[in-house]
Amino acid sequence: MNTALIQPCAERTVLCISPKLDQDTVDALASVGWHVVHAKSTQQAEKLLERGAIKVALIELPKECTAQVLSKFEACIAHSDATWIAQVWPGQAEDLLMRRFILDYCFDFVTLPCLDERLLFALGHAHGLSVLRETMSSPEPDLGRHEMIGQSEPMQLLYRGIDKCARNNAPVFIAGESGTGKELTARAIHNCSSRGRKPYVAINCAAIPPTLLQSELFGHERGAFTGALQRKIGRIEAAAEGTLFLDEIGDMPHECQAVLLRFLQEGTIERLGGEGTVRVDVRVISATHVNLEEAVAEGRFRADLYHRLCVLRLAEPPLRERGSDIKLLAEHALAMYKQDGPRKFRGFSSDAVTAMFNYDWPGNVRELINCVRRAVVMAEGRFITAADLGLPDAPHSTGRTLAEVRNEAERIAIQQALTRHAYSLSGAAAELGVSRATLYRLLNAIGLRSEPPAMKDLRLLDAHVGQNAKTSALRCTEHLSQ
Ligand SMILES: Nc1ncnc2c1ncn2[C@@H]1O[C@H](COP(=O)(O)OP(=O)(O)OP(=O)(O)O)[C@@H](O)[C@H]1O
Repeated sequence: MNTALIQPCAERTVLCISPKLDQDTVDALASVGWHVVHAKSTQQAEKLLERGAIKVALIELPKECTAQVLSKFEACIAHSDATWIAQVWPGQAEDLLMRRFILDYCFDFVTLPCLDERLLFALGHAHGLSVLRETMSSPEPDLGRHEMIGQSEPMQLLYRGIDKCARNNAPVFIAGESGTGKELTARAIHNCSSRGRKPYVAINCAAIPPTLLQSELFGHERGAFTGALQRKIGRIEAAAEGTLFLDEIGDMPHECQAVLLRFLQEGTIERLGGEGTVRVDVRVISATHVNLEEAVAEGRFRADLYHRLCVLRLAEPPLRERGSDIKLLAEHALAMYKQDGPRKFRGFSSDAVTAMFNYDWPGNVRELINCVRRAVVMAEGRFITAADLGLPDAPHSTGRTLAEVRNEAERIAIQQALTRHAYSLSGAAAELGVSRATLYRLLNAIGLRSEPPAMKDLRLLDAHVGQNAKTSALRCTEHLSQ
């Protein structure tokens, strides 16, 4: 069949990869509305698939199908968005390599010769699935803002904070655990501010040796120190009219803190070995993952510098508090790195999603992205599993039935009423709005004692009903047994 004569159309086109296509198959498929496009080789198939209109493809596995042939098919499938159906010869599906290929790359398989309802059903189903997948994967308009992914409430709060900070010129301090996106936030503030077209200069105060940090920030004149062969402009001057992002400010050495404070107060710098001062207009954004208030309290960070830097303050939410953003970010990471993997991934298995939601993510977004990136390389199936991500199994559900919750609430209410009434059955029953007999029956049913606990039990009791229980029990004068 001449592929050039049959143009793929957007609707119900099936690509058949086989050495030879019989006319009966073409006619039968055409009679139920399928356009058939034929490719004799994977190269021809790839060209047809590039046009993008083909949603379903039928691949005939040769009778003598080697691992090399299969890997050519795999490469072809991995670069297409079509849904694939394999046509196998009797007995072929028993072969381990074939089985793996079918399971990993195909939606379904049919055994040759096959021109019956089974094939039509599989094709129809595959087409429906492709359409469904297309609508699901169409780009979502608002996965986040400011080039950040996240729709959760804490992220919305952050976006609003970025907008407000961008409209102002005061120094901003960004607090947050490592890997939460502080650098992205700093960039977003700069980009949205009136300084957006001016330089944005970032410096990681923890990554530069303390002895060099000052000259790195303020620059130096020629001959300022041994090795200073020529004048060097510092990062502050480099950021003139723009924004300077001081990352890991909590690790800035004390002597450098003093010079930075002077710059923030006066708006001027002095290059090392220089004679005069230079006025520089720079907006400062700083961030750190350490607790800066604690550092101030412990004398590791100057309080006056802290107040200069923290005029405006944003808090980066930890990933574990971002709810379903975890899945959005994982999908974003998969989209970024899926080309690195040997196969075309369909997404995350449900156990992977559960494990992601149950994990604490101490390294936050950075850890999540790295985790997905590693899984893309190591995964062996078409879905990334919790094991591929290297995440611990989700803990078994600790959910309780409604009856259990109700019983527990009842037990606590009765225990508290008893202690409030110094173990007077009449008093507790009156407070709870039940008869004395009913309360007695309830006590038996839930296994509560009808007398004050012994001293040794008081500590246990505290855990349930608080300190009141202890004092009331000690004051007890009227026993239930009376
Ligand atoms: N909301 C987000 N959407 C997409 N990518 C994100 C998001 N938050 C963070 N990232 C990515 O996570 C990684 C870490 O982000 P970033 O360097 O901004 O974190 P950080 O808080 O500054 O970390 P550190 O405290 O270690 O310097 C980067 O690759 C960044 O692109």
